[in-house]
Amino acid sequence: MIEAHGLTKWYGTVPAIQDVSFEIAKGEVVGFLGPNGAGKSTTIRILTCYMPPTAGSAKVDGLDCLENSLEVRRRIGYLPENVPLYNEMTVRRFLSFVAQVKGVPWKEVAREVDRVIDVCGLDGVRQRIIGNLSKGYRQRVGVAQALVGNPPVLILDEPTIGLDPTQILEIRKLIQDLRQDHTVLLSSHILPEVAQICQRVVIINKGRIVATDAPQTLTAQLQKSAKIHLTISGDGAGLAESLRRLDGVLNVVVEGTEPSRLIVEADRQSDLRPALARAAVQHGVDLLELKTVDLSLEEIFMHLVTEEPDEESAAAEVAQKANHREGVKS
Ligand SMILES: Nc1ncnc2c1ncn2[C@@H]1O[C@H](COP(=O)(O)OP(=O)(O)OP(=O)(O)O)[C@@H](O)[C@H]1O
Repeated sequence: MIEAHGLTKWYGTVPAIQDVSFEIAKGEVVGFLGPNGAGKSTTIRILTCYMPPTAGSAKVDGLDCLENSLEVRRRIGYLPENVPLYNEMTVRRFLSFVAQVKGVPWKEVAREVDRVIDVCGLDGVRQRIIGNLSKGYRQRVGVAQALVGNPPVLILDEPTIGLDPTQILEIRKLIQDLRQDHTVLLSSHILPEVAQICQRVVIINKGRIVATDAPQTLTAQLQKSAKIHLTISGDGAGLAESLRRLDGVLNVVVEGTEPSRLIVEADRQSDLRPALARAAVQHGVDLLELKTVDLSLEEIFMHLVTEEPDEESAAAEVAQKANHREGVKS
């Protein structure tokens, strides 16, 4: 439904994104994740036809963003980071206005406005002036304007930024409900949010895609060893000694004494949990808990965005910048 192929954008001599490629299938909810300045907004601006790429191409529903810009825009509901609302209008008036601008047939405007008001839980504030609404409700109005016309694709740029915790939960719930009928690309730098809402993440750092996968798959790829936590009553030093002698155990760290937690690092080839449980029983300790601990999305993210580039790619980047400068001069 969304295809980005080799997207590159230079702002003067600044390479905002380079060779960005990813695809999003119909009905997927994908998180677009990256630290500040990584290139999320730039990519989104290209996908929403706000500006052209310097190189590469983007398609939405099979339509090229440059050649069929109007048709592409009809298929996208866009919630920008700073939602453009008319503060002096009522919610209902504003959404009717958006429906007209989006070309909803005149006779269907009222029904369409009622539909999005209902989906976004705006019924109680439909006659309120937008400027007097709380930030959470203003954000809902932002989502509602994106939904007007029922576009198949929703692109939401930092939809929960600046909201309080209750409002964040409400907007997340709203997005989760929308995924039944829409393909959603959600940009965020809030990791738990992406982990909760999205089936897949595209991670961008310094203008380049560094990973595209389900959070669980990324964990498996990046986690070279398995981590297993055992909680036992009493001191864990003796048991730790026994565990260290087991085949496949790479390291054991003991935390606390009563109860103790043993953090076992093991190779990923085999599931060591049964052997660890048996060892605990043979050692005569009470095993209170035994669980495998995966990397959190936050750990994956930090791993990906803090990795030093290898010398070859760093050199290639310097050369590319130099070439571009030459190109700008000539
Ligand atoms: N109009 C512009 N002129 C020059 N440089 C720009 C412009 N817009 C963005 N940049 C630069 O391009 C890079 C990518 O910016 P972009 O806004 O796409 O990142 P982002 O991931 O959306 O960041 P944030 O989360 O902070 O909004 C940054 O280095 C930024 O400073």
